[in-house]
Amino acid sequence: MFLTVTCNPALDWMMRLPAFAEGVTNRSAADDLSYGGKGVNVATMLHRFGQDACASGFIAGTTGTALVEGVEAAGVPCDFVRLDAGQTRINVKMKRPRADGSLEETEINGCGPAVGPVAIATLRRRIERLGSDDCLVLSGSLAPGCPADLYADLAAAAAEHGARCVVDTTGTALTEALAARPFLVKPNNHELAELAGCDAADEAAVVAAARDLARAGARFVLVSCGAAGALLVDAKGLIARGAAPAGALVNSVGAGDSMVAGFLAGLAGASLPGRESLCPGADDAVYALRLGLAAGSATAFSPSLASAGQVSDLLPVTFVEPCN
Ligand SMILES: O=P(O)(O)OC[C@@]1(O)O[C@H](CO)[C@@H](O)[C@@H]1O
Repeated sequence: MFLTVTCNPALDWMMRLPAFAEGVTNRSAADDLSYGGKGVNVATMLHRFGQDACASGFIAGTTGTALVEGVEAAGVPCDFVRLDAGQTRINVKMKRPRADGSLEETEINGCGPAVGPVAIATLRRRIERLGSDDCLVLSGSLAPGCPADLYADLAAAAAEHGARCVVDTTGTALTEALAARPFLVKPNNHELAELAGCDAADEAAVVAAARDLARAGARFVLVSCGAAGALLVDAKGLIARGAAPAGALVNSVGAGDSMVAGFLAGLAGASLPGRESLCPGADDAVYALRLGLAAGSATAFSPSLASAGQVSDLLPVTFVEPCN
């Protein structure tokens, strides 16, 4: 079973604006609600790939209730810890066409409710129930009140019980979690460049920075590079390079989370149509990268998280080049 933890989940309120100006009332042309936060998105996509996934983390107030109802209505079981005060945040995602026809995306993410030690201890006890068949996915920013080493601590608790752990976060929350030897971390090329002080467009430097994360404890480092695709790196270096299929960006929210879910589902053996003919005898990690790339791109080309069918449709035009 995959247990995803989102410390600060969100109702994602998507607005399409014909135009936007500061300091005046702007009106949207269309709105849509999604149930988000990175781990929630990962659990939703894993469920679409037929995997056993449960969404956990912290919720609060009526927005928290709405989030759980929405996620469960989509068929994803939830096991959130309810906070005594506050409201689960609402993140506003604004999309507006630029003069050249491309899409401008602006996000305003709320700060979210404060999480105290009692709630953290409750979550930790749930993680201590995981076993060697399970995988813990820790995704997204930490909520107010969470210690910077929370992911490191939860990852260590999972490891003590034999569960695999995936960490998708940034900064010190990511580097501290490496001590628990996570199975996978998924920085993007810009986050890696910031950590290493290099240029995000310099593939060799990004691979070296990713290899350093692997040498510091991560089994695999999956580097998402936006429209340029993704790189899969381990302690020896570049394993495979994948090119994202061509398509028009409709929504980048959840694209990275879809990539994580596709990669994990690929390794777990999710067989979308065409696996055998596309990757005869392919190494599992290479197929997983391909499924991850197709999933990330399918979400980027759809108004919200992609369906398994949309991911399947992109697999034949998603190319991965093994590098060792
Ligand atoms: O504020 P965080 O935790 O960094 O990111 C939260 C968020 O932007 O990430 C998801 C997309 O990856 C959205 O569903 C959500 O609103």
